[in-house]
Amino acid sequence: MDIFQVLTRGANVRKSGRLGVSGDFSKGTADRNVSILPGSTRKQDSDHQLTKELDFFRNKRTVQKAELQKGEETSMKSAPAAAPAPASLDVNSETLKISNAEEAAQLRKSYMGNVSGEDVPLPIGSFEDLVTRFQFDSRLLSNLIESHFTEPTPIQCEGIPMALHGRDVLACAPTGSGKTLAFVLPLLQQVIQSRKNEGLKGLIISPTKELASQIFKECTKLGNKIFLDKKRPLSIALLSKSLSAKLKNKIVSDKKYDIIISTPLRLIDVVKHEALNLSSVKHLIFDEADKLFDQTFVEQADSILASCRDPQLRKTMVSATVPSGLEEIAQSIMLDPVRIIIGHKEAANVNIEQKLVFCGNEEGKLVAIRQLIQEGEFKPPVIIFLESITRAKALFHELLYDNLNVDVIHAERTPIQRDKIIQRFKSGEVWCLICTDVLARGVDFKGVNLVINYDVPRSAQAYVHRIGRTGRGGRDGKAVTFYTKQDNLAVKPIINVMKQSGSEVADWMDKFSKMTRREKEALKKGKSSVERKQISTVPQVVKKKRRQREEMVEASKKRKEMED
Ligand SMILES: Nc1ncnc2c1ncn2[C@@H]1O[C@H](COP(=O)(O)OP(=O)(O)OP(=O)(O)O)[C@@H](O)[C@H]1O
Repeated sequence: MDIFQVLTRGANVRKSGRLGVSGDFSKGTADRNVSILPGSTRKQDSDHQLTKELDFFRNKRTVQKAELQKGEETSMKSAPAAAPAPASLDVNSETLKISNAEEAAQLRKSYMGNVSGEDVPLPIGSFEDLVTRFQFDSRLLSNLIESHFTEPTPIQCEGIPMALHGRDVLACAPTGSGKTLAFVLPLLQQVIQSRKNEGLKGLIISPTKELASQIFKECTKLGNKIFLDKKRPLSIALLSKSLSAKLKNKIVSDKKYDIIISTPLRLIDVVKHEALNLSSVKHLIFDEADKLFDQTFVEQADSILASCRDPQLRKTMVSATVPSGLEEIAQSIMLDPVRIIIGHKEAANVNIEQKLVFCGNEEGKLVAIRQLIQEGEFKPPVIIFLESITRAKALFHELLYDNLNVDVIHAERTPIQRDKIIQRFKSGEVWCLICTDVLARGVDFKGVNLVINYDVPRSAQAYVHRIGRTGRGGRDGKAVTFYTKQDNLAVKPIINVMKQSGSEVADWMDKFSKMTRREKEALKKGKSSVERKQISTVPQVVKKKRRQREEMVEASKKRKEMED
C-alpha cells in the first residue's frame, strides 16, 4: 500500500465531504441520523465566525487555507494581524507541511489552538508528517488508514508530536474532537519503537469501565497485527475483573502486557496484591483527567502516580474541561509540560444546538418530554441524563408506559447488562437510553441526535460532558436541558456555557437565574442539590405490580448470566 497516497487522499475527501472527514460515520447508528429541528438557537450571526473556527472536523482545512490566502483578514477580529503566508507553505497542497514557527502559528490560529510551554515542538499538518518526521511504524500507519482516519484533528495535530517528543502534556479540546487518537497513537508508536520486552510500558486510566473498554477497542484496532519482534505481538489489555483475578492468581504474568487500560480502583487493587508492577511504566495517561483528580478519585490517582516509579515517566492529562485546580496539579506533578488548549477551555462543542426549557415543576418535565415526542423533536437515538439511579429507573418506567423503545443504564446494573444495553443502543435496537452520569464522559456513540438533561447537571463541566455525547466527530447534535423553579442556582453555570458557545438564552431565563451572593457561595460549597419530587403519573397499585414484574425479570436475567 502506498501510504503517502492514501494519507493524501483524506484531504481530498475533506474538500467535498459534508463532515470533512472520511471517517466511518455512515455506518451503524449513523444510518439513522436525521436532521435536527429547524429554528436553531445556536448560530447567531455575530457568533458565526467563532463557530466556524471551532467546527474542527468540517472547516479546519477550509478555514486554514482561506486565512493563509487572505492574510487572515477574516479570522478572529481581536487577534493581531498575521503575516502573509510564508513562501515555504504551499497552501494549494492538499497535505499541509508545517516546517517553522510562523507556519505553526498560522495553523494554530486557524483552529484557535493555544499551545504553551518551553521549547514547544511544531504541530503536524497531516498524518504524512508521521512518516517524514517521526518514522512511524508502517503497520501502525496501515491500521490508521484502515480505521479511516486520514487527516488529523487539531488536538491530534498538537498532541501527537508533543508526545512523540517525550513531553508531558496537559490537553484540553472539545468533546468528540478526537482526543483518544491524540494520545493512543503516539503511545503505540513509542511502545513499538522501544521494542524491548521489559514489562508494562503504557498505562491508560479512565474513570469508568465503559470508557476504559472503548479506549481498549480503539487501541487494539490500531495495534492490530503488530509484532514487537518476530514472535511477540504487541500486547494490549483491558484490566477486567477476570484479568485481575488471573494476575492475582499468577495464572498470567504481568510481564506479558505492553499497555494496560484500567479504571483506578481495579488497578490499585491488583497493584496492592503485588500482581502488577508499575515500575517499568514509561507512559502514564489520565483520560478525563479533571474527573480523575477530583475529590472522588484524587487519592487513587495519587496512589497510581506513586506506583509508577520510572524517573523518565511521561505523563499526559486529557479532558474537554480543565479547571484551574487541574492546571495546578499538572504543574506540580509534570516536568516541563506542554499545555494545549483547543478552542475555549471548558466550552461546549459548537456542533451542538443547546436549549433550556423551563418546566415549572417536576410534573412539568414529564409533560415537556411528551411534548418533545409529539412535536417530533424526539429523534432517536436519544440519551436522557438524570441525577440518581432511583430517578433514572422511575423515568424508565414512565417511558416504557408510553411504549417507547427505551433502556436504562446505571451503576446498579451488572457490567454484562451495561455492555449489552450499549450494544443494543449502538445497533439501533434501543432508541432511547436513560442513564446517570455513568455515561456522561468519553463514551462515543456516533449518531446520537439528542441529549436531554432531565435533571440539571450540577456543574458546567458535567453539562459540557453530558451534552458532548451528541455532536461528535463533526456531526450536528441537539441538547435540551429541563429545569424547574428549584434549579435557579444550578442553571446559572449552564447559561454561561451556552452563551460562551453562541447559544441564545432568553432574557427572562437569564434574569430568572441571576444569583444572590449567598446563592453563589452555596454553589461554590456544592450545596446546590435540591430535593426533587418523585417522577410519576402512574397510580401506586400499578407501580407496585410493575416493580414486582421488573424484579422478576431482573432476577431471571441474573440467573441466566450466572448459568452462562
Ligand atoms: N482524525 C480523525 N478523522 C476522523 N474521525 C476521527 C478522527 N479522530 C477521531 N475521530 C472520531 O471522532 C469521534 C470522537 O473521538 P473521541 O471519542 O476521541 O473524542 P474525544 O475528544 O475523546 O471526546 P470526549 O471528550 O467526549 O471523550 C470518534 O468516533 C473517532 O473515531
